[in-house]
Order: sequence, then structure tokens, then C-alpha cells
Amino acid sequence: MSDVLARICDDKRALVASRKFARPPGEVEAAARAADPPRGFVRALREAVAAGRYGLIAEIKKASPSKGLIRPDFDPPALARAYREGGATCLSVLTDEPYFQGCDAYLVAARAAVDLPVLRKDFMVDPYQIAESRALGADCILIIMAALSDAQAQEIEEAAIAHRLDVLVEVHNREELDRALALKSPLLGVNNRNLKTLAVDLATTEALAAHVPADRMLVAESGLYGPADLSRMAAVGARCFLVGESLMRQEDVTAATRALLA
Ligand SMILES: O=C(O)c1ccccc1NCC(=O)[C@H](O)[C@H](O)COP(=O)(O)O
Repeated sequence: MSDVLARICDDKRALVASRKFARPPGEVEAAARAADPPRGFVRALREAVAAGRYGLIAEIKKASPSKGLIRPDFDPPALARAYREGGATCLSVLTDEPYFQGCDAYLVAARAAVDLPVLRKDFMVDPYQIAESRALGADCILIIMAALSDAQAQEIEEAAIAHRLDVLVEVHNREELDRALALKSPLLGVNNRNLKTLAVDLATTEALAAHVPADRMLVAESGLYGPADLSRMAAVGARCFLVGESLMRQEDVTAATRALLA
């Protein structure tokens, strides 16, 4: 596992242990069952692509390990509305606090402001977080293959399926891609960001795209700054994109989202 990712996941395991103590799994499971029904994250992306549009997962991201503070005036419900207005298909909301200055309340507030499906963007290391995600209202969770063994990834995916959550399975190289294909989720993200060096290279998606089977939806993630980047990713078959920083830095997020998709 890469250094930064290893550090984030170690901290996450400690956090989950303390959360389990404060709020036992049975309580979280009950809250998950009582939550607003999932909105269909994969379905929304499929519908966008079937209609000849790009599927845009627009990320609500205040800060990151690679860039520090990205958006000082951070208002998740206003950002969610701006993304919706600009044509985003789905939202991604960072809930990790120590590294991304996110929090669970941001997801709840962003989802309440719009009718879009929402990805809880966090580092899943324990099935407890899956029930917790559903209890918060999340419609999709992230599995980072570099952070998990095959057995852990499968256990987390099964928990997500049991909670009717969609799953974005994220890979960075061929070995992770081959492991990801043993999972059931149709949504396959290729992250252009190397989580060891935090360097971004769009050639990552270009190298892996040809190895993604036709029954998976390829999502190009990270380092996408404008329509030319989307076209470059589309040239190798990507129709769905996860974009954070470049949109978060714009004053007019609606106009920037429209321009990206133009
Ligand atoms: O963004 C980071 O610095 C980062 C560091 C360590 C682990 C994950 C990280 N990012 C998570 C993401 O996948 C991105 O937030 C997402 O793909 C959007 O990327 P971008 O458009 O480049 O903000």
C-alpha cells in the first residue's frame, strides 16, 4: 500500500474503532434501514451516457493532502445546487476530516439541497462504515483496491449490496484492475492520481482503458481541468468523469461546470 494511503487508512481504522464504541453497530444498522431510499448512482450515470451526455460526478472538496486548502468559502448545499444547475449527474462529497477537512454533515447538507445521487468519498476499511454511509443518506461508496485485500474488498462490497448502495471501485494499475474485476460493481474508476507521490498523469487512464471490459462503466478520476482533458479521456472510451479541484477553484461553479461539459 502506498505511504499516504497507508497513513490515511491507519488513522481511519482508529477512528472507526472509536466510532463503534460511541455508536454500536446495531444502532447504525437501524439508522441505515430507516434512511431515505438510495437514489441510484449507477442508474443516473447510465441514463446520462445513454442520452449521449457525459456522466459527471462533481466533487465537493474543501482541501486535500496534495493541494492543501482548495476552497476557503465552503458551502456544501450552495455548491451542490451550483453543480446541479451546471449539469452534474451525481455528487461526490469528501467526509474525511483529518486529510480533506470534510465531515459527515457536509454530505447530509449537500444531499438535502438537491435530488442528485451522492457518493460518500471516504476511505472504507470496515463494513461498519457502509451502514454508517447509508445512515447518512449516501447512495454510493468508494472501494480503493490499493487500500484493501481481495477479501476485505469483497466484504465491503457485500455490505454495500446488502444496504442497496452502489460502489465505485477505484484502481491505479493493471494489478488492481485485475483484482477489481473479481468484484460485482459495474462502476470502475481509474484514478489518475498516484497516491504514493500524489502526482497526476492522465496517461494512467489511457493505459488501463483498453483492459476494462465492456460490461463495466469506466470513470476517469482526478486531474481533469477542462473540456480538452475530458475529450482526451473520451478518446480511450471514458464517458464518466470524477472532477473536484478544478471546479472547486472557480468562483462561478455553475458556469464552470457547464463549460467543462460543453
Ligand atoms: O486529492 C488528493 O490529494 C488525494 C490524496 C490522497 C488520496 C486521495 C486523494 N484524492 C481523492 C480523489 O480521488 C480526488 O478527490 C478525486 O478524484 C477528484 O480529483 P481532482 O479533480 O484532481 O480534485
